[in-house]
Amino acid sequence: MQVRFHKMHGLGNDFVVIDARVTAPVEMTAARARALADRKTGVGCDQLILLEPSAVADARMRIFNADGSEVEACGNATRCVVSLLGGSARIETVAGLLEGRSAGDQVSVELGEPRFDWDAIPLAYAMDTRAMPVAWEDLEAPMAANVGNPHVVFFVPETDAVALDRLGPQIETDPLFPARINVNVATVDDRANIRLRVWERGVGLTDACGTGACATAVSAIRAGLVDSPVRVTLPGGPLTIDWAPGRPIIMTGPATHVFTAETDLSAFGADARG
Ligand SMILES: N[C@H](CCC[C@H](N)C(=O)O)C(=O)O
Repeated sequence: MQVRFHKMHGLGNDFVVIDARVTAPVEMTAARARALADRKTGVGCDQLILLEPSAVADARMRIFNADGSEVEACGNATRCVVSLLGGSARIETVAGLLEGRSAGDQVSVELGEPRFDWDAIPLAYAMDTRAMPVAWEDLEAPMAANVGNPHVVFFVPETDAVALDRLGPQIETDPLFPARINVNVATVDDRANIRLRVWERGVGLTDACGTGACATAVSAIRAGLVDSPVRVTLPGGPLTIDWAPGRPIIMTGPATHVFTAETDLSAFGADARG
């Protein structure tokens, strides 16, 4: 089955976007998503994004990590889809209805309200998500937030000094996190600036993570470490996050379209029908 796809990215966090709203339904399995995301034998991306018709929004957005896991939210991809849909769109996701609009070369997306209760992250047992009594080597006392997807956030003196390639996978798959977890390691430079590196659930180290920037910013605001809006600078560049308790998160940043191409989907993983 020939399908058209768009290669896009948000600060280097890259996506293959298949718009199946006007084509025949596209069967997406974990195996097919993994095959498409593979940077050696597939098209190559951090997440595979599938757009489907929606009864309540301009599109329903499904998100598949490079390991094939389907997940609830993806901030950078949401900005890319808003841009792809003409710069103003309502998008239905597992995590809820998201609104986005472009302004110049930036796209702002409203991501709903964060949740902080241990069982909303989720964690395997009750604990205070403002200073969790856990540690992995010298990464200790993290915070946690669910911004549609689950995040743990470590604030450290120097994020670039952390062996995140080694500690990320250990934390991601720790039994404390029944749904696994995105791992954020952040340094607060001043009340308006945070630097952040992310080990993403189901992907690994990425150039940027929109939901990671949101989870980190709301955790820092909640702890009184920064003001709002705050600039979160990732290896791929900066995002601006605006939030206050009782309000939805607003994330603003770029969305880049690289190219559009076609591929034969039957070359990637078997249909669920085998
Ligand atoms: N790896 C994340 C999904 C993508 C998040 C990131 N790409 C973003 O921009 O939010 C998860 O499993 O929840």
